[in-house]
Amino acid sequence: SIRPSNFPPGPRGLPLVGYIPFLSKLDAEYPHLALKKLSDHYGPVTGFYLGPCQPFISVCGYQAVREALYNEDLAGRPSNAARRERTFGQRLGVIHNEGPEWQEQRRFTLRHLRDLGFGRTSSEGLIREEIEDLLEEIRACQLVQHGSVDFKGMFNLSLINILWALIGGERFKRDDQRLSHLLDIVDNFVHSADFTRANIPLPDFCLSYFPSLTRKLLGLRNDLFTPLQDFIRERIRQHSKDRSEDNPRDFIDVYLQEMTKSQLNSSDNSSFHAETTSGSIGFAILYLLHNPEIQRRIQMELDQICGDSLPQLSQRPSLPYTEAALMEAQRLSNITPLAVAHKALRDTQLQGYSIPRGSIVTVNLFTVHHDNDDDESFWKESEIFRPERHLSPDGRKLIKSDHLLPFSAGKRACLGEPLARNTYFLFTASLLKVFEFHPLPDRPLPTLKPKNGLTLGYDGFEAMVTSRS
Ligand code: HEM
Repeated sequence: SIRPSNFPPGPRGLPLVGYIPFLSKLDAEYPHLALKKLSDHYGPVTGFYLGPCQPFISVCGYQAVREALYNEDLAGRPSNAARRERTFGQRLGVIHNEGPEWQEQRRFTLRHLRDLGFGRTSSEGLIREEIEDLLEEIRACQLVQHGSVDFKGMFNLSLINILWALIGGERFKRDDQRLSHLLDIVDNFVHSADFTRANIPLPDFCLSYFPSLTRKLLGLRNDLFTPLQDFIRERIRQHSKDRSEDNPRDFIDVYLQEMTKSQLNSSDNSSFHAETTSGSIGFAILYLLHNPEIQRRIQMELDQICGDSLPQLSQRPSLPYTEAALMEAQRLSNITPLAVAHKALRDTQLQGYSIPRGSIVTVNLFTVHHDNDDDESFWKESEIFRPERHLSPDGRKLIKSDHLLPFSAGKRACLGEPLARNTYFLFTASLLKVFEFHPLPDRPLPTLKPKNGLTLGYDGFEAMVTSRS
Protein backbone atom coordinates (compact mmCIF):
# COMPACT_ATOMS: atom_id res chain seq x y z
CA SER A 1 0.00 0.00 0.00
CA ILE A 2 1.13 3.54 -0.65
CA ARG A 3 -0.43 4.73 2.56
CA PRO A 4 2.27 6.17 4.76
CA SER A 5 2.37 4.77 8.26
CA ASN A 6 -0.06 6.42 10.65
CA PHE A 7 -2.27 7.67 7.80
CA PRO A 8 -5.85 8.36 9.07
CA PRO A 9 -8.25 5.40 8.81
CA GLY A 10 -10.59 5.23 5.86
CA PRO A 11 -11.72 3.20 2.87
CA ARG A 12 -8.98 1.76 0.66
CA GLY A 13 -7.97 3.18 -2.71
CA LEU A 14 -10.70 4.99 -4.57
CA PRO A 15 -10.23 5.48 -8.27
CA LEU A 16 -10.05 9.12 -9.25
CA VAL A 17 -13.56 9.58 -10.49
CA GLY A 18 -14.90 6.54 -8.68
CA TYR A 19 -15.07 8.60 -5.56
CA ILE A 20 -18.17 10.38 -6.80
CA PRO A 21 -20.34 7.24 -6.99
CA PHE A 22 -18.74 6.18 -3.72
CA LEU A 23 -19.74 9.39 -1.94
CA SER A 24 -23.12 9.39 -3.67
CA LYS A 25 -23.79 6.00 -2.18
CA LEU A 26 -23.30 7.48 1.27
CA ASP A 27 -25.46 10.49 0.46
CA ALA A 28 -26.90 10.96 -2.98
CA GLU A 29 -27.05 14.72 -2.80
CA TYR A 30 -24.78 16.41 -0.28
CA PRO A 31 -21.02 15.74 -0.04
CA HIS A 32 -20.83 17.12 3.51
CA LEU A 33 -23.37 14.52 4.67
CA ALA A 34 -21.55 11.75 2.82
CA LEU A 35 -18.28 12.71 4.51
CA LYS A 36 -20.02 12.90 7.87
CA LYS A 37 -21.23 9.31 7.42
CA LEU A 38 -17.71 8.24 6.66
CA SER A 39 -16.52 9.85 9.86
CA ASP A 40 -19.34 8.26 11.90
CA HIS A 41 -17.73 4.99 10.84
CA TYR A 42 -13.98 5.77 10.87
CA GLY A 43 -13.61 8.68 13.30
CA PRO A 44 -13.21 12.46 13.07
CA VAL A 45 -10.21 12.32 10.72
CA THR A 46 -10.72 10.06 7.74
CA GLY A 47 -8.23 9.53 4.93
CA PHE A 48 -8.43 7.93 1.54
CA TYR A 49 -6.62 8.10 -1.78
CA LEU A 50 -8.13 9.39 -4.99
CA GLY A 51 -6.41 7.38 -7.70
CA PRO A 52 -2.85 6.32 -7.07
CA CYS A 53 -1.38 9.41 -5.41
CA GLN A 54 -3.82 12.04 -4.25
CA PRO A 55 -4.53 11.82 -0.50
CA PHE A 56 -7.88 13.24 0.60
CA ILE A 57 -8.49 13.99 4.28
CA SER A 58 -11.97 14.62 5.65
CA VAL A 59 -12.10 16.40 9.01
CA CYS A 60 -15.29 16.33 11.09
CA GLY A 61 -16.43 17.57 14.50
CA TYR A 62 -15.44 20.52 16.66
CA GLN A 63 -12.13 19.25 18.08
CA ALA A 64 -10.58 18.02 14.86
CA VAL A 65 -11.88 20.92 12.75
CA ARG A 66 -10.42 23.47 15.16
CA GLU A 67 -7.09 21.72 15.23
CA ALA A 68 -7.03 21.66 11.42
CA LEU A 69 -7.97 25.33 11.04
CA TYR A 70 -5.27 26.48 13.46
CA ASN A 71 -2.57 24.30 11.94
CA GLU A 72 -0.80 26.61 9.50
CA ASP A 73 0.61 23.66 7.62
CA LEU A 74 -2.96 23.02 6.45
CA ALA A 75 -3.57 26.55 5.15
CA GLY A 76 -2.81 25.79 1.49
CA ARG A 77 -5.35 25.54 -1.35
CA PRO A 78 -5.52 22.86 -4.01
CA SER A 79 -5.05 24.14 -7.53
CA ASN A 80 -5.82 22.68 -10.91
CA ALA A 81 -5.88 23.84 -14.48
CA ALA A 82 -9.67 24.11 -14.51
CA ARG A 83 -9.63 26.48 -11.56
CA ARG A 84 -6.82 28.59 -12.97
CA GLU A 85 -8.71 28.90 -16.23
CA ARG A 86 -11.09 31.29 -14.47
CA THR A 87 -8.19 33.53 -13.48
CA PHE A 88 -6.52 33.92 -16.85
CA GLY A 89 -4.59 30.64 -16.53
CA GLN A 90 -2.69 31.76 -13.46
CA ARG A 91 -3.09 31.55 -9.74
CA LEU A 92 -4.34 35.02 -8.87
CA GLY A 93 -6.38 36.63 -6.15
CA VAL A 94 -6.90 35.34 -2.64
CA ILE A 95 -9.25 32.43 -2.39
CA HIS A 96 -7.44 29.81 -4.49
CA ASN A 97 -3.93 31.11 -3.98
CA GLU A 98 -1.29 30.12 -1.43
CA GLY A 99 2.22 30.97 -0.23
CA PRO A 100 3.76 34.45 -0.24
CA GLU A 101 1.55 35.63 -3.09
CA TRP A 102 -1.62 34.70 -1.21
CA GLN A 103 -0.27 36.43 1.88
CA GLU A 104 0.46 39.58 -0.05
CA GLN A 105 -2.89 39.57 -1.86
CA ARG A 106 -4.83 38.90 1.31
CA ARG A 107 -3.08 41.68 3.23
CA PHE A 108 -3.45 44.11 0.37
CA THR A 109 -7.15 43.35 -0.12
CA LEU A 110 -7.95 43.61 3.58
CA ARG A 111 -6.08 46.85 4.03
CA HIS A 112 -7.61 48.62 1.08
CA LEU A 113 -11.13 47.34 1.42
CA ARG A 114 -10.95 48.60 4.99
CA ASP A 115 -9.80 52.02 3.75
CA LEU A 116 -12.75 52.02 1.37
CA GLY A 117 -15.12 51.63 4.29
CA PHE A 118 -15.62 47.89 4.09
CA GLY A 119 -17.06 46.45 7.29
CA ARG A 120 -17.17 49.79 9.00
CA THR A 121 -20.14 52.02 9.55
CA SER A 122 -19.10 54.14 6.59
CA SER A 123 -20.40 51.39 4.31
CA GLU A 124 -23.75 51.57 6.12
CA GLY A 125 -25.03 54.29 3.78
CA LEU A 126 -24.23 52.18 0.75
CA ILE A 127 -25.98 49.13 2.21
CA ARG A 128 -28.92 51.31 3.25
CA GLU A 129 -29.45 52.53 -0.32
CA GLU A 130 -29.64 48.93 -1.51
CA ILE A 131 -32.09 48.08 1.26
CA GLU A 132 -34.36 50.99 0.30
CA ASP A 133 -34.38 49.76 -3.31
CA LEU A 134 -35.14 46.22 -2.20
CA LEU A 135 -38.02 47.34 0.02
CA GLU A 136 -39.41 49.29 -2.94
CA GLU A 137 -39.26 46.23 -5.15
CA ILE A 138 -40.99 44.06 -2.55
CA ARG A 139 -43.74 46.66 -2.18
CA ALA A 140 -44.22 46.69 -5.93
CA CYS A 141 -44.50 42.86 -6.02
CA GLN A 142 -46.95 42.98 -3.13
CA LEU A 143 -49.21 45.28 -5.10
CA VAL A 144 -49.11 43.29 -8.30
CA GLN A 145 -49.45 39.85 -6.71
CA HIS A 146 -51.86 40.58 -3.87
CA GLY A 147 -49.26 40.21 -1.17
CA SER A 148 -47.49 37.13 -2.45
CA VAL A 149 -43.81 37.71 -3.24
CA ASP A 150 -41.35 35.42 -4.99
CA PHE A 151 -37.89 35.77 -3.42
CA LYS A 152 -35.94 33.87 -6.02
CA GLY A 153 -32.72 35.74 -6.74
CA MET A 154 -34.01 38.87 -5.06
CA PHE A 155 -31.27 39.34 -2.47
CA ASN A 156 -28.51 38.43 -4.87
CA LEU A 157 -29.12 41.58 -6.84
CA SER A 158 -28.57 43.73 -3.77
CA LEU A 159 -25.43 41.89 -2.74
CA ILE A 160 -23.75 42.03 -6.13
CA ASN A 161 -24.42 45.75 -6.15
CA ILE A 162 -22.80 46.31 -2.76
CA LEU A 163 -19.70 44.32 -3.65
CA TRP A 164 -19.43 45.92 -7.05
CA ALA A 165 -19.80 49.42 -5.56
CA LEU A 166 -16.74 48.72 -3.40
CA ILE A 167 -14.78 47.04 -6.17
CA GLY A 168 -15.87 48.90 -9.29
CA GLY A 169 -17.42 52.07 -7.84
CA GLU A 170 -20.71 51.62 -9.68
CA ARG A 171 -24.30 50.78 -8.75
CA PHE A 172 -26.75 49.28 -11.18
CA LYS A 173 -30.46 49.94 -11.20
CA ARG A 174 -32.30 46.79 -10.17
CA ASP A 175 -33.88 46.46 -13.61
CA ASP A 176 -30.61 46.95 -15.52
CA GLN A 177 -30.34 44.19 -18.14
CA ARG A 178 -26.56 43.96 -17.72
CA LEU A 179 -26.98 43.29 -14.02
CA SER A 180 -29.55 40.55 -14.47
CA HIS A 181 -27.35 38.99 -17.12
CA LEU A 182 -24.35 38.94 -14.76
CA LEU A 183 -26.51 37.50 -12.01
CA ASP A 184 -27.71 34.69 -14.22
CA ILE A 185 -24.09 33.83 -14.95
CA VAL A 186 -23.16 33.82 -11.29
CA ASP A 187 -26.14 31.70 -10.34
CA ASN A 188 -25.58 29.22 -13.16
CA PHE A 189 -21.94 28.94 -12.30
CA VAL A 190 -22.34 28.40 -8.57
CA HIS A 191 -24.91 25.69 -9.18
CA SER A 192 -23.20 24.14 -12.19
CA ALA A 193 -20.88 22.14 -9.95
CA ASP A 194 -20.73 20.84 -6.46
CA PHE A 195 -17.93 20.57 -3.97
CA THR A 196 -17.11 16.94 -4.76
CA ARG A 197 -16.76 17.37 -8.47
CA ALA A 198 -14.96 20.69 -8.26
CA ASN A 199 -12.30 18.94 -6.18
CA ILE A 200 -11.56 15.98 -8.40
CA PRO A 201 -7.78 16.20 -8.61
CA LEU A 202 -7.44 15.67 -12.33
CA PRO A 203 -3.90 16.14 -13.63
CA ASP A 204 -3.44 19.40 -15.54
CA PHE A 205 -2.70 17.73 -18.87
CA CYS A 206 -6.31 16.46 -18.98
CA LEU A 207 -7.59 19.95 -19.58
CA SER A 208 -5.09 20.54 -22.38
CA TYR A 209 -5.74 17.25 -24.18
CA PHE A 210 -9.37 16.48 -23.32
CA PRO A 211 -10.85 19.89 -22.58
CA SER A 212 -14.52 19.17 -23.09
CA LEU A 213 -14.42 15.82 -21.29
CA THR A 214 -12.58 17.39 -18.37
CA ARG A 215 -15.04 20.23 -18.08
CA LYS A 216 -17.93 17.82 -18.22
CA LEU A 217 -16.39 15.72 -15.51
CA LEU A 218 -15.72 18.63 -13.20
CA GLY A 219 -19.07 20.16 -14.07
CA LEU A 220 -17.48 23.60 -13.88
CA ARG A 221 -18.97 25.94 -16.42
CA ASN A 222 -15.87 28.07 -16.86
CA ASP A 223 -17.21 29.15 -20.22
CA LEU A 224 -19.78 31.13 -18.26
CA PHE A 225 -16.95 33.26 -17.00
CA THR A 226 -16.06 34.71 -20.36
CA PRO A 227 -18.76 37.43 -20.35
CA LEU A 228 -17.97 38.16 -16.71
CA GLN A 229 -14.28 38.52 -17.49
CA ASP A 230 -15.08 40.71 -20.49
CA PHE A 231 -17.22 42.91 -18.31
CA ILE A 232 -14.51 43.27 -15.69
CA ARG A 233 -11.77 43.81 -18.25
CA GLU A 234 -13.79 46.60 -19.81
CA ARG A 235 -14.27 48.27 -16.40
CA ILE A 236 -10.57 48.01 -15.69
CA ARG A 237 -9.80 49.63 -19.02
CA GLN A 238 -12.20 52.44 -18.23
CA HIS A 239 -10.74 52.87 -14.76
CA SER A 240 -7.17 53.04 -16.00
CA LYS A 241 -8.23 55.80 -18.39
CA ASP A 242 -9.96 58.06 -15.92
CA ARG A 243 -8.51 57.27 -12.52
CA SER A 244 -6.49 59.84 -10.62
CA GLU A 245 -3.34 58.89 -8.77
CA ASP A 246 -4.24 60.86 -5.63
CA ASN A 247 -7.85 59.97 -5.24
CA PRO A 248 -8.66 56.27 -5.68
CA ARG A 249 -12.44 55.83 -5.90
CA ASP A 250 -12.70 52.08 -5.41
CA PHE A 251 -10.77 48.81 -5.20
CA ILE A 252 -9.95 48.72 -8.90
CA ASP A 253 -8.35 52.16 -8.66
CA VAL A 254 -6.32 51.11 -5.64
CA TYR A 255 -5.24 47.92 -7.32
CA LEU A 256 -4.27 49.68 -10.53
CA GLN A 257 -2.29 52.14 -8.50
CA GLU A 258 -0.37 49.34 -6.81
CA MET A 259 0.45 47.19 -9.78
CA THR A 260 -0.31 48.58 -13.15
CA LYS A 261 1.08 45.51 -14.86
CA SER A 262 -0.97 42.89 -13.08
CA GLN A 263 -4.42 41.89 -14.14
CA LEU A 264 -7.05 42.27 -11.48
CA ASN A 265 -9.13 39.26 -10.92
CA SER A 266 -12.24 39.63 -8.88
CA SER A 267 -14.50 37.45 -10.95
CA ASP A 268 -13.24 34.36 -9.24
CA ASN A 269 -14.35 35.63 -5.88
CA SER A 270 -17.43 37.69 -6.44
CA SER A 271 -19.76 34.87 -7.43
CA PHE A 272 -19.06 32.92 -4.28
CA HIS A 273 -19.35 35.95 -2.01
CA ALA A 274 -22.59 37.42 -3.33
CA GLU A 275 -24.20 33.99 -3.07
CA THR A 276 -23.08 33.41 0.50
CA THR A 277 -24.47 36.65 1.88
CA SER A 278 -27.73 36.62 -0.07
CA GLY A 279 -28.13 32.95 0.81
CA SER A 280 -27.81 33.81 4.49
CA ILE A 281 -30.53 36.46 4.24
CA GLY A 282 -32.81 34.11 2.30
CA PHE A 283 -32.37 31.28 4.79
CA ALA A 284 -32.98 33.59 7.76
CA ILE A 285 -36.33 34.67 6.28
CA LEU A 286 -37.16 31.05 5.44
CA TYR A 287 -36.45 29.85 8.98
CA LEU A 288 -38.60 32.66 10.35
CA LEU A 289 -41.46 31.64 8.05
CA HIS A 290 -41.21 28.27 9.75
CA ASN A 291 -40.98 29.84 13.20
CA PRO A 292 -43.60 32.62 13.37
CA GLU A 293 -43.33 33.00 17.14
CA ILE A 294 -39.62 33.83 16.83
CA GLN A 295 -40.33 36.24 13.97
CA ARG A 296 -42.78 38.09 16.25
CA ARG A 297 -40.29 38.31 19.09
CA ILE A 298 -37.68 39.80 16.79
CA GLN A 299 -40.19 42.34 15.58
CA MET A 300 -41.08 43.30 19.13
CA GLU A 301 -37.44 43.89 19.95
CA LEU A 302 -36.89 45.89 16.74
CA ASP A 303 -39.94 48.08 17.45
CA GLN A 304 -38.78 48.72 20.97
CA ILE A 305 -35.25 49.73 20.04
CA CYS A 306 -35.61 51.27 16.57
CA GLY A 307 -38.99 53.02 16.89
CA ASP A 308 -40.21 53.99 13.45
CA SER A 309 -36.79 53.88 11.76
CA LEU A 310 -34.86 51.13 10.02
CA PRO A 311 -32.33 49.30 12.23
CA GLN A 312 -28.80 50.70 12.35
CA LEU A 313 -25.47 49.06 13.01
CA SER A 314 -25.00 51.15 16.17
CA GLN A 315 -28.13 49.52 17.62
CA ARG A 316 -26.79 45.98 17.35
CA PRO A 317 -25.70 45.75 21.00
CA SER A 318 -29.29 46.56 22.06
CA LEU A 319 -30.76 43.86 19.81
CA PRO A 320 -29.48 40.60 21.34
CA TYR A 321 -32.52 38.51 20.43
CA THR A 322 -32.38 39.58 16.78
CA GLU A 323 -28.65 38.86 16.68
CA ALA A 324 -29.15 35.47 18.30
CA ALA A 325 -31.82 34.51 15.77
CA LEU A 326 -29.51 35.52 12.91
CA MET A 327 -26.70 33.40 14.37
CA GLU A 328 -29.08 30.49 14.77
CA ALA A 329 -30.11 30.76 11.11
CA GLN A 330 -26.44 30.63 10.11
CA ARG A 331 -25.81 27.63 12.33
CA LEU A 332 -28.65 25.69 10.75
CA SER A 333 -28.32 26.74 7.13
CA ASN A 334 -24.60 26.05 6.60
CA ILE A 335 -24.12 27.99 3.39
CA THR A 336 -20.54 26.70 3.13
CA PRO A 337 -20.68 23.30 4.84
CA LEU A 338 -17.18 22.27 3.73
CA ALA A 339 -15.68 25.80 3.71
CA VAL A 340 -13.24 25.98 0.78
CA ALA A 341 -10.92 23.00 0.32
CA HIS A 342 -7.60 23.32 2.15
CA LYS A 343 -4.29 21.66 1.25
CA ALA A 344 -1.39 20.41 3.35
CA LEU A 345 1.60 22.61 2.53
CA ARG A 346 3.99 20.11 4.14
CA ASP A 347 3.89 16.81 6.04
CA THR A 348 2.06 17.44 9.28
CA GLN A 349 0.02 15.91 12.12
CA LEU A 350 -3.69 16.04 12.87
CA GLN A 351 -5.31 14.40 15.91
CA GLY A 352 -2.19 12.27 16.14
CA TYR A 353 -2.35 11.07 12.51
CA SER A 354 0.18 11.82 9.79
CA ILE A 355 -1.06 14.00 6.96
CA PRO A 356 1.15 13.88 3.86
CA ARG A 357 2.14 17.05 2.05
CA GLY A 358 -0.21 17.84 -0.84
CA SER A 359 -3.29 16.26 0.76
CA ILE A 360 -6.63 17.86 -0.04
CA VAL A 361 -8.21 18.61 3.34
CA THR A 362 -11.89 19.37 3.90
CA VAL A 363 -13.06 20.87 7.17
CA ASN A 364 -16.69 19.92 7.73
CA LEU A 365 -18.22 23.03 9.31
CA PHE A 366 -21.63 21.40 9.15
CA THR A 367 -20.53 18.81 11.72
CA VAL A 368 -19.36 21.61 14.04
CA HIS A 369 -22.89 23.08 13.92
CA HIS A 370 -24.82 19.80 14.12
CA ASP A 371 -24.14 17.34 16.88
CA ASN A 372 -25.06 13.71 17.04
CA ASP A 373 -27.27 14.50 20.03
CA ASP A 374 -25.50 12.40 22.59
CA ASP A 375 -24.38 13.31 26.11
CA GLU A 376 -21.24 15.03 24.92
CA SER A 377 -22.87 17.19 22.29
CA PHE A 378 -22.53 20.94 22.56
CA TRP A 379 -25.61 21.83 20.52
CA LYS A 380 -28.40 19.80 22.12
CA GLU A 381 -31.32 18.93 19.81
CA SER A 382 -29.29 20.56 17.11
CA GLU A 383 -32.05 20.41 14.48
CA ILE A 384 -34.25 22.82 16.41
CA PHE A 385 -34.22 26.56 15.67
CA ARG A 386 -33.64 28.07 19.09
CA PRO A 387 -32.10 31.59 19.36
CA GLU A 388 -31.82 31.21 23.17
CA ARG A 389 -28.77 28.99 22.59
CA HIS A 390 -26.83 32.16 21.87
CA LEU A 391 -28.13 34.18 24.83
CA SER A 392 -27.36 34.45 28.53
CA PRO A 393 -30.10 32.98 30.77
CA ASP A 394 -31.69 36.40 31.32
CA GLY A 395 -31.77 36.90 27.54
CA ARG A 396 -29.86 40.18 27.66
CA LYS A 397 -26.41 39.19 26.50
CA LEU A 398 -25.24 37.52 23.36
CA ILE A 399 -22.99 34.50 23.86
CA LYS A 400 -20.43 34.03 21.13
CA SER A 401 -19.13 30.51 20.95
CA ASP A 402 -16.30 29.02 18.94
CA HIS A 403 -18.67 26.14 18.18
CA LEU A 404 -20.26 28.49 15.65
CA LEU A 405 -17.95 28.91 12.65
CA PRO A 406 -19.95 30.03 9.60
CA PHE A 407 -16.94 32.07 8.44
CA SER A 408 -14.44 29.35 9.38
CA ALA A 409 -11.40 30.33 11.49
CA GLY A 410 -7.61 30.56 11.45
CA LYS A 411 -5.37 31.94 8.71
CA ARG A 412 -7.84 31.13 5.93
CA ALA A 413 -10.94 32.47 7.66
CA CYS A 414 -13.35 34.45 5.51
CA LEU A 415 -11.85 37.77 4.54
CA GLY A 416 -15.25 39.34 3.98
CA GLU A 417 -16.65 38.56 7.43
CA PRO A 418 -17.08 42.16 8.69
CA LEU A 419 -18.89 43.27 5.54
CA ALA A 420 -20.93 40.06 5.36
CA ARG A 421 -22.01 40.37 9.00
CA ASN A 422 -23.07 43.99 8.63
CA THR A 423 -24.92 43.32 5.40
CA TYR A 424 -26.65 40.22 6.73
CA PHE A 425 -27.76 42.09 9.85
CA LEU A 426 -28.95 45.28 8.12
CA PHE A 427 -30.89 43.48 5.39
CA THR A 428 -32.59 40.87 7.53
CA ALA A 429 -33.41 43.21 10.40
CA SER A 430 -34.75 45.87 8.00
CA LEU A 431 -36.93 43.35 6.18
CA LEU A 432 -38.38 42.15 9.47
CA LYS A 433 -38.93 45.70 10.71
CA VAL A 434 -40.91 46.66 7.64
CA PHE A 435 -42.70 43.43 6.72
CA GLU A 436 -44.34 40.39 8.19
CA PHE A 437 -43.65 37.13 6.37
CA HIS A 438 -46.27 34.39 6.29
CA PRO A 439 -46.60 31.14 4.37
CA LEU A 440 -48.93 31.20 1.39
CA PRO A 441 -52.40 30.05 2.44
CA ASP A 442 -53.27 26.44 1.63
CA ARG A 443 -49.78 25.64 0.48
CA PRO A 444 -47.12 23.59 2.25
CA LEU A 445 -44.34 25.58 3.92
CA PRO A 446 -41.47 26.22 1.51
CA THR A 447 -38.65 23.74 1.93
CA LEU A 448 -35.62 24.35 4.14
CA LYS A 449 -33.67 21.86 2.07
CA PRO A 450 -30.76 23.68 0.44
CA LYS A 451 -30.03 23.78 -3.26
CA ASN A 452 -26.73 22.03 -3.92
CA GLY A 453 -23.79 23.79 -5.52
CA LEU A 454 -20.38 25.24 -4.68
CA THR A 455 -22.30 26.89 -1.86
CA LEU A 456 -25.66 25.77 -0.49
CA GLY A 457 -28.38 28.20 -1.55
CA TYR A 458 -32.00 28.60 -0.60
CA ASP A 459 -34.34 27.47 -3.29
CA GLY A 460 -36.46 30.38 -4.48
CA PHE A 461 -39.51 30.59 -2.24
CA GLU A 462 -42.76 32.50 -2.14
CA ALA A 463 -44.30 34.11 0.91
CA MET A 464 -47.22 36.35 1.82
CA VAL A 465 -45.77 39.70 2.73
CA THR A 466 -47.75 42.27 4.67
CA SER A 467 -46.54 45.73 5.59
CA ARG A 468 -46.23 46.50 9.29
CA SER A 469 -47.45 49.92 10.23
C1 HEM B 1 -22.49 35.20 4.95
C2 HEM B 1 -21.59 35.35 4.03
C3 HEM B 1 -20.29 34.62 3.94
C4 HEM B 1 -19.94 33.39 4.46
C5 HEM B 1 -20.81 32.41 5.27
C6 HEM B 1 -18.56 33.16 4.07
C7 HEM B 1 -17.82 32.02 4.43
C8 HEM B 1 -16.53 31.77 4.01
C9 HEM B 1 -15.82 30.53 4.27
C10 HEM B 1 -16.37 29.35 5.06
C11 HEM B 1 -14.60 30.64 3.68
C12 HEM B 1 -13.52 29.56 3.64
C13 HEM B 1 -12.67 29.54 4.88
C14 HEM B 1 -11.72 28.37 4.91
O1 HEM B 1 -11.25 27.94 3.86
O2 HEM B 1 -11.43 27.84 6.00
C15 HEM B 1 -14.52 31.94 3.08
C16 HEM B 1 -13.41 32.43 2.40
C17 HEM B 1 -13.34 33.69 1.84
N1 HEM B 1 -14.32 34.67 1.85
FE1 HEM B 1 -16.18 34.50 2.67
N2 HEM B 1 -18.10 34.23 3.35
C18 HEM B 1 -19.12 35.15 3.23
C19 HEM B 1 -19.06 36.37 2.59
C20 HEM B 1 -17.94 36.92 2.01
C21 HEM B 1 -17.88 38.23 1.38
C22 HEM B 1 -19.03 39.23 1.30
C23 HEM B 1 -16.60 38.38 0.90
C24 HEM B 1 -15.95 39.50 0.13
C25 HEM B 1 -16.19 40.72 0.25
C26 HEM B 1 -15.86 37.17 1.24
C27 HEM B 1 -14.53 36.96 0.94
C28 HEM B 1 -13.85 35.77 1.18
C29 HEM B 1 -12.49 35.49 0.70
C30 HEM B 1 -11.60 36.42 -0.12
C31 HEM B 1 -12.16 34.19 1.12
C32 HEM B 1 -10.87 33.44 0.89
C33 HEM B 1 -9.90 33.67 2.03
C34 HEM B 1 -8.58 32.97 1.83
O3 HEM B 1 -8.52 31.98 1.12
O4 HEM B 1 -7.59 33.45 2.40
N3 HEM B 1 -16.71 36.31 1.90
N4 HEM B 1 -15.72 32.62 3.28
